[in-house]
Amino acid sequence: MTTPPSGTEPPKPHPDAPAPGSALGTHYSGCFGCGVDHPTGLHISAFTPDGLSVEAEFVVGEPHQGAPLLAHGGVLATAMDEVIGMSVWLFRKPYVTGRLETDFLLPVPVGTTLHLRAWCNGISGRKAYLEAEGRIGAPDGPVAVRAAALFIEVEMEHFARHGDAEAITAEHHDFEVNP
Ligand SMILES: CCCCCCCCCCCCCC(=O)SCCNC(=O)CCNC(=O)[C@H](O)C(C)(C)COP(=O)(O)OP(=O)(O)OC[C@H]1O[C@@H](n2cnc3c(N)ncnc32)[C@H](O)[C@@H]1OP(=O)(O)O
Repeated sequence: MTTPPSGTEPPKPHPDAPAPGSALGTHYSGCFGCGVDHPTGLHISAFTPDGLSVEAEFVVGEPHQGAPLLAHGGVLATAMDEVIGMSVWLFRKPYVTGRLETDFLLPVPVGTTLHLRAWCNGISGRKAYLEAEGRIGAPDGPVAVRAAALFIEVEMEHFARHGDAEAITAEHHDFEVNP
């Protein structure tokens, strides 16, 4: 379900994608993954090297523990979800996670900088097929976590109907959630 149907082409950069090397910022200041105002969130900051994929760092802290001094697996899955969500946003359409598969290959100690990368293998209709990995200590360090995901395109209205339309428009002046 996370593998693109045969014949699906890899995506090309969107004309409005950020320039290669651009920082991506946060999509919402209260987001647990990337929000700058979240007190115990992951504070993931990311950039795109090519307008198609995302690279990011996540420093595992004490609020992210499961076993003592080891990262919680659900928190690591959240980091994967976040960078994948950032990468699919490069295509300038709103998507939500439909399915997220994770493989945990190594324990990740508190204090580790996890180097994250996410990319898209193909888009077919409303479905985007994506992957991510998290490497310990360096961009070419050992892989601790792998993820594969199916994201589903939604209307902006999805976030207004199920969430907080005022908060969205306050932070996204370029969107009309109820046109
Ligand atoms: C804040 C604003 C700004 C910006 C945006 C940036 C956000 C960044 C966020 C970053 C945060 C990180 C990101 C987050 O954490 S996003 C938050 C976590 N995710 C959600 O909350 C999503 C909850 N689910 C839904 O809302 C609906 O179920 C969706 C919208 C996904 C589909 O319901 P909808 O009624 O619309 O469509 P459909 O049911 O006809 O399905 C359509 C097609 O998709 C297929 N399918 C569906 N689900 C699955 C599945 N699990 N496995 C396999 N396939 C699945 C389905 O079979 C069908 O295929 P086909 O029959 O056509 O072949």
